[in-house]
Formats: sequence, structure tokens, C-alpha cells
Amino acid sequence: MESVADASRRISRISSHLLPPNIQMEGCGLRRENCRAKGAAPGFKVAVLGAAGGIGQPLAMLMKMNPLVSVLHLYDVVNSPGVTADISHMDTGAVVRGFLGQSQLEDALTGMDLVIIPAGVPRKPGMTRDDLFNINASIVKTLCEGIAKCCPNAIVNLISNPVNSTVPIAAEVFKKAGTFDPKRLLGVTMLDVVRANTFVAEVLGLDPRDVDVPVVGGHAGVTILPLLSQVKPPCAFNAKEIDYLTNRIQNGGTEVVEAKAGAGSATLSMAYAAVKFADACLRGLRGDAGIIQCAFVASQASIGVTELPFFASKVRLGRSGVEEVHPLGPLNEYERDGLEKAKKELEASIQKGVSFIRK
Ligand SMILES: NC(=O)C1=CN([C@@H]2O[C@H](COP(=O)(O)OP(=O)(O)OC[C@H]3O[C@@H](n4cnc5c(N)ncnc54)[C@H](O)[C@@H]3O)[C@@H](O)[C@H]2O)C=CC1
Ligand SMILES: O=C([O-])CC(=O)C(=O)O
Repeated sequence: MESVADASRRISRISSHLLPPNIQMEGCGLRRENCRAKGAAPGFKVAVLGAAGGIGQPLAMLMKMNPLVSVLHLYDVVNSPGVTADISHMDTGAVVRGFLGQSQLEDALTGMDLVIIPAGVPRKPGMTRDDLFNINASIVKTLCEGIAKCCPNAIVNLISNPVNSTVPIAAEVFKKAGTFDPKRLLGVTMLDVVRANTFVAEVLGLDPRDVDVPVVGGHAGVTILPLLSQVKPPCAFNAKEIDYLTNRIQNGGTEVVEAKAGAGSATLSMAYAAVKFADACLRGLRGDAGIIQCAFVASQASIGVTELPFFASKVRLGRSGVEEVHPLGPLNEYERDGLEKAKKELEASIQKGVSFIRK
């Protein structure tokens, strides 16, 4: 088996997009300094941590296709050299560099504007997202320590489950390092919105692209709270439809885990959702106006959400990340009941994440 040192040497040969200085391209005698590469075009620098995984690979591919990205860093503890070589051959603008293992984490993170984290283990049938806590909490802690040190001003899109606990973990790591900025830490709940739009469109006989369902709360079971009373375009559902849609949206992840029968959880729809969300963050950073998405972010009662320190809400994205957290808006009785259930579970999950760092 290839040693980590050998793999690191191999990745360093391919990771600068072209060959390192003084290394000749096989058989042609061309040196890197003689190539006419002009370096990266203007744009944002994005790192994907966990880039060789089920989500990481299609996510990296889709980010390579995003015209707002000028530099794409792909980091993982395994297999990043292959994924990097493969994606770097796509004839799109972003320059791709690969990084393998803890010793290259700092290089992967230095100078990044946006860090997307799909690193960690996925569920198998019969597991809850919270069952992933023991492994994923440590992974997220290590990666966030790297972010605090190397790119403290980057926007962080955290995908690793359980999101309801990993986001509080990340916040605590950043607080400890003195770099916490609540505007820049976003738990990715976009897949809940993507699913809600799809399932609601199916019930209403609409094109999902024309449907917008706010999904608030968190990212696990009853904490996933679709606000069907606020769907756009405005529409009415009967009681049966509301029960069906709420259950299906709350259990969408489990539906995929069971269908994959032990081979992991949602990866392709998640990569799509993550890229849709990352693109919104980048357009916000660029200064585009009116970008509203749902995300699991730092929160408080005084802005019309809940008393919980984190909550998924509609947020306005801008140059500094989350520029405004929207209030929940009017809820019907069904949604108010759902909110009480969500809050109880969320409170425990948030506390679990906080205690993991403070203990
Ligand atoms: N927020 C959301 O809506 C969703 C979250 N997820 C979560 O995303 C995570 C990843 O899922 P998959 O890609 O399917 O899993 P996967 O197992 O296919 O890929 C995970 C990748 O993370 C890498 N990794 C492990 N430890 C690492 C470390 N310390 N540093 C960097 N990379 C590391 C692995 O080597 C692997 O390549 C899981 O926790 C899953 O539950 C999945 C779907 C939706
Ligand atoms: O269900 C899982 O474990 C993965 C996930 O978060 C989702 O698909 O929403």
C-alpha cells in the first residue's frame, strides 16, 4: 500500500495544477516556468474538506463548474490526489489543488474565502443522525481549529451531521480561538428546502423551480419544520396533504438511507443542494442584493425567532455572510405545535455540541 509520505509527494506533483518548478513533463522537456499559465483569474477561493467522499466528489465537480470560483482546494484524509487529478482536467476556469492528510490541512485552508465541510461518516439504516456524533464531532473540531488558525474570516458551510450539534461545536471552537463571527458560520439545511420544494411541487402539480418552501428549525427529524403556510406561490393544503408533506420532508434523509441499504446517505442531491447554497453565499460575498436562503445559524429571541442560540431560519446573505436573520413570521396551529417539539430536541442537541468543547 502507498504510504502517506509517498501519496503526499504524489499529490504535491499534481496539486499546483501544473507541474512543480524544475520538474520536467514526461518526455517533452517542458519546464513549469516555461509554461504560459497566468495563474488564477479573479474570483473566490473555495476549499472542500472531505472532498473525496460521496458528497465531496460531486460537490467538488459542481464547484469546479461555478464561474465565481477561481481557486478550488480539495482536502481529504484519503484519495484526494485522484479526485484532484480527475477534476483538474475539466476545462472550466477554477484552478484545482489537492491536499492529503492532516499535515496539509493548513495549506488547504490558507487564503480561503469559503470553506465547505462534508467530512465525516454518514448514516446506515437504523441509525439517527445523532448516532454519528461520536465520530463526526472530533472531525469537525479538528477542521474548525484549522479554519480558526488559517482563514478566520472565511464563510463556513457546515454539512457534516448531526448539523444541530456540529454547528454549535464549530462556534465553540471559534469562540475559544477568539475568531467566532456568527455571520460567517452556516449549517447547511438546503437539502430540506430542496426536498420540500420537490415534494410540494409534486402534490400541487407545479414545476419545483417555481416553488419556494421555507424550512426552519434544524436538520434532524422533528426539528425539520417546513412552513407550508408560507409556501410561494401562495396555496392551500388539506389536513392529509399537510401530514403527508411534513412527514416526508422530515424523513427525506431516512428515505434515502433506507433505499441505499447500507451504502450511505444522500450524496448527489446533497451535492446539488450544497452547491446551490455555496453559490448563494458567493453571490452574497460579491455584493449581489436580495439573496435569501434558509440555514442553521446563530439566533436569538429578540430578532423574532426563538430563545435557542441556533436555529434554521431564512437569512439574507451579503458581503459579510449572514446580514439578516428573518423572523419566523405568522405560524398556524399545526406549525406552532411542530415548533414546540422541534425546540425541545434542538435544545438538547445544541447543548450536546457545546458541552463537547467546553467539557
Ligand atoms: N447537512 C445535510 O443536509 C447532509 C449531511 N450529510 C452528512 O455529510 C457527511 C458526509 O457524508 P458522505 O459524503 O456521504 O460520507 P462519505 O463517507 O462518503 O465521505 C466522507 C468523507 O470525509 C472524509 N473524512 C473523514 N475524516 C476526515 C477528516 N478528519 N478530514 C477530512 N476529511 C475527512 C472521508 O475520508 C470521506 O472521504 C456525513 O456526516 C453525512 O451525514 C449527508 C447528507 C445531507
Ligand atoms: O439522513 C442523513 O443521514 C443525511 C442527511 O442529513 C439528509 O439526507 O438529510
